Amino acid sequence: MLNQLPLYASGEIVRGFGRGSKELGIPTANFPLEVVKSLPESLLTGVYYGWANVDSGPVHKMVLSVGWNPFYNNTEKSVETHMLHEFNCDLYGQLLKICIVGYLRPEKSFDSLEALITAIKADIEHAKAHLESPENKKLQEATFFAKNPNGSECK
Ligand SMILES: Cc1cc2nc3c(=O)[nH]c(=O)nc-3n(C[C@H](O)[C@H](O)[C@H](O)COP(=O)(O)O)c2cc1C
Ligand SMILES: Nc1ncnc2c1ncn2[C@@H]1O[C@H](COP(=O)(O)OP(=O)(O)O)[C@@H](O)[C@H]1O
Ligand SMILES: [Mg+2]
Repeated sequence: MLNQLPLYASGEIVRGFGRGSKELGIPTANFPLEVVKSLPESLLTGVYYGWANVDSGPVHKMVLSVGWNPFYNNTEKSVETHMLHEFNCDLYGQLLKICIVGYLRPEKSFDSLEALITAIKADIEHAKAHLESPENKKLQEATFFAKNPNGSECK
């Protein structure tokens, strides 16, 4: 499992259930089902950390959720990226590129929404720390992200 990382993926940002920002206060940029299906089946469901950019903009730290969101019992598998950056716009329709760097934990159900939010906040702190290692920081510069000095996420 671990030897398939880092894993690169990209696709358009589409709409999910709208829960990330409204219920959790943690927006996630969702990939379309074709992208979800194109990822290797051997990629375990769960929570990951890595790097991401939107429309060739700056490369941000991210946390990623892969699976059926057991707290909500989704019927479709989803792959959702929360970037550790404040955007002043929405990103629907733009191109999201991600580099999945490491695995944090399996997806779980929780007794309350607060417990899910607390777990995600802990994931974010773990991601920030792991991505500071020199080996992981190098991946932020990957040519895959095709950074454009004039590229911006908010049009
Ligand atoms: C870092 C991270 C960890 C997550 N962990 C879980 C989890 O353990 N269980 C779960 O049911 N959902 C988990 N989620 C998924 C959220 O439930 C999901 O992002 C939220 O419902 C928003 O979905 P939406 O994009 O369809 O609005 C996680 C999301 C992120 C970003
Ligand atoms: N830091 C961020 N990381 C990811 N998406 C963000 C971020 N800030 C704003 N967004 C926007 O919020 C949307 C995600 O919010 P969310 O409530 O999860 O909606 P949806 O259910 O449609 O995915 C993204 O598609 C993007 O347009
Ligand atoms: Mg989302």
